[in-house]
Formats: sequence, structure tokens, C-alpha cells
Amino acid sequence: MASFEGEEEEVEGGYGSSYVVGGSFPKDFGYGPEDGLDGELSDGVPSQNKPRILLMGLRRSGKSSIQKVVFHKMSPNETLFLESTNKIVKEDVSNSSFVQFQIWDFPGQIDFFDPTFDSDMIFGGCGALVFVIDAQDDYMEALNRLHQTVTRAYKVNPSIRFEVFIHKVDGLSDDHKIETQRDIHQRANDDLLDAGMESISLSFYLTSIYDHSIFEAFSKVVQKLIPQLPTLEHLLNIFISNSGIEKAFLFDVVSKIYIATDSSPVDMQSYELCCDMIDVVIDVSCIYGIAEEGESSAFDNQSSSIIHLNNGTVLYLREVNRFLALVCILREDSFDRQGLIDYNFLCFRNAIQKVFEVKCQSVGIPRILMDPPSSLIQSNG
Ligand SMILES: Nc1nc2c(ncn2[C@@H]2O[C@H](COP(=O)(O)OP(=O)(O)OP(=O)(O)O)[C@@H](O)[C@H]2O)c(=O)[nH]1
Repeated sequence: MASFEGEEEEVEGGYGSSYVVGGSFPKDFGYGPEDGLDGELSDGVPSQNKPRILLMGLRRSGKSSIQKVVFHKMSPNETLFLESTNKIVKEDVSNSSFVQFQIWDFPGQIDFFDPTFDSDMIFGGCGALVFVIDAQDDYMEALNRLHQTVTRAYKVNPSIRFEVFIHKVDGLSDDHKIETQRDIHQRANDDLLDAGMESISLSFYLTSIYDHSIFEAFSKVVQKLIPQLPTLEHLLNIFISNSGIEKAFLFDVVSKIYIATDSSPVDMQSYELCCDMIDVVIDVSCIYGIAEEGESSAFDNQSSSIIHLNNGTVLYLREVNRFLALVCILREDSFDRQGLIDYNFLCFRNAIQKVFEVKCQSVGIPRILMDPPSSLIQSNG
């Protein structure tokens, strides 16, 4: 890396109160106490309209670890010391990220037919149910529990998306991973077929907290819950094709989940590179940023960073709003026209703001804004 062009200008609502300088990423990195006031997050979106996700699975399958690694920036090794939970534990991860997230940690012995188990309340307002299966363990009991859970949830709320994380695959060889996925997929779908519930559709992901697969899987889960996704992708396509950019991700900064990308295929390495860039920018901002009075960090929605790699690639990061950052990968020669990229980014940012304004105006009724920003300047190279 040859240069870092850091954060600037006014501080408009920093990133929360507690962070560890010098760590790989500030722990408990939040957006500040004002978020969530009056049930509304600071992007103006009422919190009840944010995607809500339940995380379920047998004991020790890795639910708490996933939540801690993705949303609290815990290092994977530290999860070894997490204590098991003996009762249903509900945790909100709602005020620190674009993603409204609830974890229901269900011990194996919970009885769905217990009258005190309020499935209407639990499954009613839920967008996605992530079921975690420990791939390093015997998964027959987990498959039974998966079947019970999805059939019960589907009866209450047929619009829930069911996502199955075949987790802890870091311990498996590549062949074993594929075979495990095939076997779980087959058995779970056969069980649904036998029960006459073939209308339930399950999606499967191979995940581990020891690499980026858990972030990638969560990105896919969250993207399915964002009604504006086609618009965001469309805007990203217009932006990159007019700016000579190869790949662009729109990131939720706190969780490093990408909520949208352009329509070219995602390769894991590019995604990891962009995640690492976010870490670097946050760390440098926390260490060297000058916070204004009352603010704990100088990293804000005016921040930007450009990193030149020694293989002729440039990484370009700009804050879109307090939740979202755009991270792009481009070739060094395309970066000769930086003015054009900067200008096009401003048009892109305005368009994104309009998309979310429309969302706020039409609470509960997702409308899609398809107008491309007419003022984008075309790149000739
Ligand atoms: N190898 C490996 N171990 C993992 C992974 N994710 C979690 N673990 C380990 O699995 C163990 C159980 O993780 P927890 O997060 O406590 O599991 P849980 O599902 O929340 O468990 P309960 O609280 O009992 O419901 C911990 O020792 C974690 O370190 C993973 O991706 N790979």
C-alpha cells in the first residue's frame, strides 16, 4: 500500500462510544446513543421496518459465536470461551447497524407445543429464519429440529425466508463439505416432501466464523430482505460503467455485510479485500482522526480513503451515509480520472438518499425508484 488519503471535514454524528484503538476493529462499534430514539434509526427509517432475522439451532451449533463475530467484532478464537445459554435468550442487534437483527437462542429441549411458546409473536414479524447446523457433529437431531422449526414457522408466517447455515465447515475437507451439503440438502427436502410441505423453500450456505464465509452468507440473507435491492444494483451498475470501476460493494459498515453489489459475479477475494479496507479505514480514523467536542471518533459520513496496491489496483472507499460505505476496486489507469469518479459518486450518493427517502415516505409499502441519476458523466476509457 503506497498511500492513505484520510478522513476530512466536519464530524456529523460519530460512530459511537466505545472502541479499542489499535485492535483489528473497534469492539462494540456503534453509531451512538441517538440511534433508536423514538423507534427510529438515524437514517430516518423506522426500526420496525428494518429486516428482522431470527437465529436458531441446537445447542453449541455456533449461534452466539456467529452473532458475536459478525455484529460485535469478536475475534473467532475468543468464541471458544462463550458460555452456553440454558434458556431462550433474545438479543437485539438493532441500534448499531443497518441490519435490524434479533437472535433467539433456542436450547434443544424447547417444546414448540408448549402453550407458553408464543409462535405468533416469534415468527409473525420475522423476515428470515437462519437455522444453524453444526457440520462437525452428527446432524440428525439438528435436521429433526430444523423440520419442526420451519413447518411451525411457515404455518404462522409463510413469507419467512428459511436459510440453513451448514456451519463450522472449517474442520472439513473440500470433498467432505460438498458431500455434507448434498446430504443435508437432500434429507431436509425429503422430510418436507414427506410431510406435504414442499412449498417451503430452504437455502443452504457453507459457513465458518474463521473466514469470510459467514459474512458472505449473512450478506445474501440480508439482501433478500431489502426491497430496494434491484434499484441499488441498478444504480451501482450505472455508477461503475460510467466511472471505469471493476467492482463496487455497498457495505453496512458496522457488520461488513454488503447489502448490494453490481451485477458482475462476486469473487471471495475481492470481497475480503474490501472488508479489510473497511477495517483499515476505521482503525486509522480511530487512531488519527480528530474528533470534535462530544464525539468519540472522527470517522463519519464525510470520510473517504484511497489505497493503491502494488499490483496496479486501487481501492476507493466513500461514506454514503452513517450506515453505508461504497467500496470499489479499479485499475490504476482508470483512476487517472479521479475527478470524474468523485463527481459520479456524488450523483450516486444523491440517488441512494432518494431511494431511502422514498422508503421512509411509504412506510411499509416498498416503492422502487428506477430513475438513474441523469447527471452521471460518462467515462471514455
Ligand atoms: N471450528 C469452529 N468452531 C466454531 C464455529 N462457530 C462456533 N464455533 C465454536 O462452537 C462452540 C459453541 O459456540 P456457541 O456460539 O456458544 O454456540 P451456541 O449455538 O450459541 O450455543 P448455546 O448458547 O448453547 O445455544 C464454541 O466453542 C465456538 O468457538 C466455526 O465456524 N468453526
